[in-house]
Amino acid sequence: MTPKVLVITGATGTGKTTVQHYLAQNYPVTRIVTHTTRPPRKGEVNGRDYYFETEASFAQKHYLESVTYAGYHYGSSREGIAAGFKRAPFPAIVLDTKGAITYAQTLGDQVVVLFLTVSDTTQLQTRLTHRGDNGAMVKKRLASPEYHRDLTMPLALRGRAIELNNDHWQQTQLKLDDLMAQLTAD
Ligand SMILES: Nc1ncnc2c1ncn2[C@@H]1O[C@H](COP(=O)(O)OP(=O)(O)OP(=O)(O)O)[C@@H](O)[C@H]1O
Ligand SMILES: Nc1nc2c(ncn2[C@@H]2O[C@H](COP(=O)(O)O)[C@@H](O)[C@H]2O)c(=O)[nH]1
Repeated sequence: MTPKVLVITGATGTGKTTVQHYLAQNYPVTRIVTHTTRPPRKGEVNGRDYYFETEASFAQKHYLESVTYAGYHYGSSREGIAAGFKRAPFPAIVLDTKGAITYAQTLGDQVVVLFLTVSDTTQLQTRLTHRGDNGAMVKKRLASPEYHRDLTMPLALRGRAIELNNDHWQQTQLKLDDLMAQLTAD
């Protein structure tokens, strides 16, 4: 078994966090928690879902990469990845596509990138609303350039990322099971 960082990327609502949780519950996968200045959603817990930061505390950290997404800052650290590798052979991190490109370029073949899609993008708004997101936040997010950018696999990830359609959760689980069978056999 060759340890790898699992980078899960794609547009908002495609199911990145759902995939990360499924993998962590069923495989030797550990979740990497990243940092953000976004306010917590209902039910989100500091240190479990994110390290929730102020603008000032965010700026004090050292990041492998950091981005602005729909008006908030997000960042991940080398220390987080190193700590993840100590816990399990497959640390999994959820990133926007800009972060995913940085990981693929910086960590090379230590990284497996999953790019999630849905066939009908109107479903994304429905999913965010069902998740309980604040209506104004959903509107702002769907109007953001980052949302539109992340709907399509970036050129830099083509031929590099594994595209995974997540229209149907049962089918997605089977595809993830196949992927993990391959990764744990390597
Ligand atoms: N295949 C699916 N069918 C229907 N709903 C799904 C499916 N996969 C995930 N969901 C639901 O869609 C919502 C968004 O999923 P999730 O939070 O995993 O997305 P995400 O890509 O991490 O979003 P974001 O980038 O906004 O954080 C959740 O309520 C989740 O339960
Ligand atoms: N490049 C990075 N992207 C990150 C990081 N942590 C989360 N994300 C991505 O941001 C958007 C918005 O996340 P949300 O939780 O507010 O819905 C989403 O695409 C995440 O994948 C990070 O450290 N770096």
